[in-house]
Formats: sequence, C-alpha cells, structure tokens
Amino acid sequence: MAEYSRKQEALDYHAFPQPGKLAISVTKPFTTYEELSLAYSPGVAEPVKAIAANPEDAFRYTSKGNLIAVITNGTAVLGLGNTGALASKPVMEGKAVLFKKFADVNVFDIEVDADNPDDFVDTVARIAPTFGGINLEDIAAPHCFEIETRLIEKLDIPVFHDDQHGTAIIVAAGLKNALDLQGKRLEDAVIVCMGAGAAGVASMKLLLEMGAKLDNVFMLDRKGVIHSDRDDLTPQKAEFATKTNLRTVDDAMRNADVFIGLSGPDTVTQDMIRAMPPRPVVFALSNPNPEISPELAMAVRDDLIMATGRSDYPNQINNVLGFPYIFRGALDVRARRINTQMHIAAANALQALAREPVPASVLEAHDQTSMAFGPEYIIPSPFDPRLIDFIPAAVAAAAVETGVARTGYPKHYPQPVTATTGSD
Ligand SMILES: NC(=O)C1=CN([C@@H]2O[C@H](COP(=O)(O)OP(=O)(O)OC[C@H]3O[C@@H](n4cnc5c(N)ncnc54)[C@H](OP(=O)(O)O)[C@@H]3O)[C@@H](O)[C@H]2O)C=CC1
Ligand SMILES: CC(=O)C(=O)O
Ligand SMILES: [Mg+2]
Repeated sequence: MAEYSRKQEALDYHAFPQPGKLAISVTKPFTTYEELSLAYSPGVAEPVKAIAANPEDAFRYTSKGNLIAVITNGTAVLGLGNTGALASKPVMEGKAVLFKKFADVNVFDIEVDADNPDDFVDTVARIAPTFGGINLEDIAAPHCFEIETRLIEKLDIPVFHDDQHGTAIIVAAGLKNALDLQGKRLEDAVIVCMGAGAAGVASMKLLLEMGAKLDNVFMLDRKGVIHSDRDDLTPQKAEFATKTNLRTVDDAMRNADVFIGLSGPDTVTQDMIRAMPPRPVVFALSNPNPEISPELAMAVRDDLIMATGRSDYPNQINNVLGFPYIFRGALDVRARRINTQMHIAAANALQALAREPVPASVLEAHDQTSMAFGPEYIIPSPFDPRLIDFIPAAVAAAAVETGVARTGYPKHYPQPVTATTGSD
C-alpha cells in the first residue's frame, strides 16, 4: 500500500496539545487538609492494614479491580515487527484509550525491555499485585505462547494475550457472518491462513473449536505452507502440519474459500485473489498495511467479501471489538481467568450484534445514511454503543457457568445473548 496520506496529521495528533494520549485523574475530593489526611498520612494507613489482613480488600479500597496492565516487550508491534519496547508505547497508549473509552477500564501501559521469556514473565509476575488483569500485547511468537501459559499458571487474575485471543474472537465472529452471506459453512470451508504466529495460530484454534475442520485449514509462514514433511516447525505450527502437496501461497489460494492474513503487508497479489473459488472471503488483517489492499482485491472480484484490520475501510476485523469488553465482563465477575468458553461466548455475541439494525449514532460516526448486515457490514462498528451490553454480559455469563468467576452474574447486567446465528 502507498504511504499513509495522513502521516503528519497522525504525528501532530500524538504531539499536541501535550505529548501522548493519556493522563491519570484523581477520583476522590482532594482540596482540604482533612482530605489530604484521609488520602495520605495518616488516613491511608487504614486501608493498608485492612489489605494486609485480608488481601481481597484490595478490590474494595484500591483501583486494582478496574485496572489492567497492557504489557509488551515490543517484539511484534502491529505488523511492523520488532520495534523494541520504547517504540511500542504509542500502540500501548492507544490500547489504553480504547479500554477506557469503550469499557471504562483503567490501564497502565508497561513497555518491558526483556528479550527472553524468563525476564518478561518474572517482571510481569512481580508487578501483578497492582492489577485486576494482564493484557499481553504485541509479543511475537513463539515466545508469546510460553509467556502466556506460564503467567496463567502463576497468577490468579486473568491473563489474556490480545493478539492471540482478542483477534481470534473477532475473526471467528466476522467469518461466520461472512460465510453465511456467501452461502458457505465453517464446517466445509477451506481456510488458508497466512501467518502462523500469535494471531494466526490462536485464530485457527478458535475456528476449530467453533466447527472448522483441521483437514481444511492450511497455514503458511515465511517458508510457505506448513506441511507434515517439514522439520523446522515449532510445536504450535506442528499442530497444523497437514499431509498435502500444496507448497506456496499461490497453490493454497486456488482452493481457498477463505483467506485470512495475519502476517505482513503486501504478501498477496491480484492473481491469487483471482484464482480463488466463487464467493470467497478475504480478511487481510495485517496492520497498518494489509496483505492486499481492498482496492486491489475488489478490482478483480465482484463476489468477494473483504475485511481489513483498519478503520478506514468497511468491515474492520480488529481486536478493539474484543479486549475492552472481554476484560469488562471478566473484571465484573472477578474472573480468575478468561477461558475458551468465554472466547466463544464473546464471538457469538459479536456475531449476533452484527445482525441487529444499526443505530443512528453509528451512522453518524461513519458519516453514512444507511448501514445494514451484508457484505460491507459483517461485524459491528467499534463505535457501536451496544457492544458494552452484548459482550461483557456474554463473557460474564460464561465465566459464571464455567466456574472461573469469584462472584455471581452482576445484577446490573442485561440478560446475555446466548443464541448463535448463521453457520454454526
Ligand atoms: N486485525 C487485528 O486485530 C490484528 C492483526 N494482527 C496482525 O497480524 C500480523 C501478525 O501479528 P502477530 O501474530 O502478533 O505476529 P507474530 O510475530 O507472532 O507472527 C507473525 C507471523 O506472520 C508470518 N509472516 C510474516 N511475514 C510473512 C510473509 N511475508 N509471508 C508469510 N508469513 C509471514 C511469520 O512467519 P514466520 O513464523 O516464518 O516468522 C509469523 O508466523 C501483524 O501484521 C498484525 O498487525 C495481529 C493481531 C490483531
Ligand atoms: C490490532 C493489533 O493488536 C495488532 O495489529 O497487533
Ligand atoms: Mg496487537
């Protein structure tokens, strides 16, 4: 894709009127000596003593219960690769803005200079008492798998690698809707996934959980199709090694009902799109630049459903639709973890919401006069105000049902949407 036309505007947005996108605000009255003595010494000693005697009181007297750490080591920043910890900070601050704006969850963004999993896990485990949950972000495969597994084992708060599960949930919701519109079923669809890293592996795993067939899934990394004769596969890639003669992306695309790109920019050509069977689905999800631009893909097919990870095209398949709301639901039932049933519940809720009439506020945000479920609207807009009703409810209900919630289903929550629609 061409260089971003609003580059200077994006830099200015981040620079002015003050650097960055976030600030911390005080939530209690704090103007008098009396208030100073309550907030600080001597008053602050009282909640300290309470928490020392009963650690659960941290949820009562501190911001822990509504505070998430967005933590990275900067090794897979969007599709830009290993930019290092410091350069990843604008993305992490961005995630914090989305958590706050969409689900009123507070965030500290933390960029950790740690290039091995031991150091990273150790750092996160040591700072974990501060938080109600840990959102791992932009950590490259294969370390991301080990890091997440070890932290889930160590900690009693939810640990969620957004690029894995957040992405997988949105991909699953969008794909089920897109396949339905194309008259195809997840159970039968041949799916080619370019990118066998954090996002690719988790997305394919969730699709398998939701009905896709392993024999129909072909994954690719930089060396081509992942097949059973390869001897260079990580354990996570090996799970997808199929017995096949397909070797290149060109080979794989000829049979693909679905292409999912979770790799890097400009890796797919118009010829590859042209070669796909009738009524294909193409999710080119690399950020900021997709595997192929919608302009190029749509120019060669008029029977295509196309999505990207970006906000400036229709059908934004992006984990922004997931992580704020998934953590909202998990925090509100004090979940110990975020399990697969919670992922599936979130995907089903999102899929269902896309089929509801679109409210006026969304039309306004997108400067449109009409939007409705169809090839250019397979997934709700990030500005849909009903996301906060649909997703946390589904996630909280699944947490309660599966026994990972420390509290009951919140009284102030709406009834969860349980029905799935479309191909399932
Ligand atoms: N839209 C969304 O919501 C999201 C989009 N993404 C996008 O997905 C991409 C991958 O992110 P993530 O999984 O976290 O990163 P990882 O580093 O964990 O994985 C990257 C994977 O992509 C593969 N890859 C990279 N370049 C190519 C290429 N030219 N051809 C084939 N395969 C390639 C790598 O291959 P190898 O294993 O051989 O190195 C690796 O398997 C990024 O572009 C990111 O922006 C990620 C999360 C959410
Ligand atoms: C959206 C996102 O998390 C990514 O591209 O890495
Ligand atoms: Mg990410």
